[in-house]
Amino acid sequence: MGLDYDKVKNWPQPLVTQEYSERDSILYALGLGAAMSNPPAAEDLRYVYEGVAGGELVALPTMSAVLALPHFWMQDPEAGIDWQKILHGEQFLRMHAPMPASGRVRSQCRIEEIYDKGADKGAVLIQTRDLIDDVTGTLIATIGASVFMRGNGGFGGKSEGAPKPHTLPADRAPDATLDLQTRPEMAAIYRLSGDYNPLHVDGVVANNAGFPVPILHGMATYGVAGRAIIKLLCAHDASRLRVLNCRFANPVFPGETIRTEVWHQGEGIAGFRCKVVERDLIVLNNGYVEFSS
Ligand SMILES: CCCCCCC[C@@H](O)CC(=O)SCCNC(=O)CCNC(=O)[C@H](O)C(C)(C)COP(=O)(O)OP(=O)(O)OC[C@H]1O[C@@H](n2cnc3c(N)ncnc32)[C@H](O)[C@@H]1OP(=O)(O)O
Repeated sequence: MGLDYDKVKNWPQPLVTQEYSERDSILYALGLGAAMSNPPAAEDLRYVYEGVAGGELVALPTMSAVLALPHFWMQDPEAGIDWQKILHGEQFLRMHAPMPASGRVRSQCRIEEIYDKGADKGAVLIQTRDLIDDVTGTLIATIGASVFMRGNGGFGGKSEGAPKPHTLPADRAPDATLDLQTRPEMAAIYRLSGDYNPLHVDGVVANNAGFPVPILHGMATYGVAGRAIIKLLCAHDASRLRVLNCRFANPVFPGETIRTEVWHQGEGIAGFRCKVVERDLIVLNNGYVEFSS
């Protein structure tokens, strides 16, 4: 299917405002497998328990990427997007301020560009948005994503110019690794944070999309990676995470173990990737992290 570049590039994007509570922040963390032991590990308790001793509930920074999202406009037949074939290609996040555990936020998407990777590959749409605290006006995060539209390549657009994937060291083993288990019901919990795509819960829809069972949301895998990075590089302090970018390489099935591997690449800079241990398969690649000390 071709693509009407001007129509999609200029698709009207609404200003979205969302109120959220501590309960939403806890649900988001549970959807990423925080608190999978009884009692929850001390460093995870702050994400799931509002009464945590000596502190207050902390929202995971990656939650900024799921708040104040517009309605899934790519499903609109007028857009001419073969939406059943789209995949989340990349995620970019820059935190400007700690994520409040409750509040009201606003955001408006910008379609930055659409690249044509050819009729046999697809089109890559890059979008960006700022997440702003609607009460104080504070800029919390800048969030970007690339959407890989497998059915819309060959529309005659430019191929070059998309952000280059970060290069990981090929000549040395990772400096640190961490395995985090996911649970079979994790996608069913994660979807309550706002992505209701049936692909992640309905076996028939998953079969029709070519998968044996429902897959984990790409953004849930990303959130698990974020948890691992905060443990490995930020001494469990979520407010130290500044940037978390990566490419989605393969889907994860709920229940699998996600191994995050990190390489130090400078002061406050690291590269990372994630593998599914059971299938020895890279699921997130070209990861790039900035963190403060
Ligand atoms: C916020 C809005 C989100 C909206 C999404 C909503 C849907 C969600 O609900 C559903 C999901 O969550 S899907 C789950 C998460 N995503 C995935 O699992 C995708 C996994 N990746 C793939 O399948 C392939 O990498 C694939 C198919 C992406 C690419 O593989 P190939 O076709 O083999 O591509 P390749 O030949 O390697 O490269 C062709 C050109 O594309 C660029 N590229 C490759 N992988 C990319 C990726 N992941 N993201 C962006 N660009 C990518 C390459 O650089 C190459 O370009 P160039 O020729 O210029 O170098």
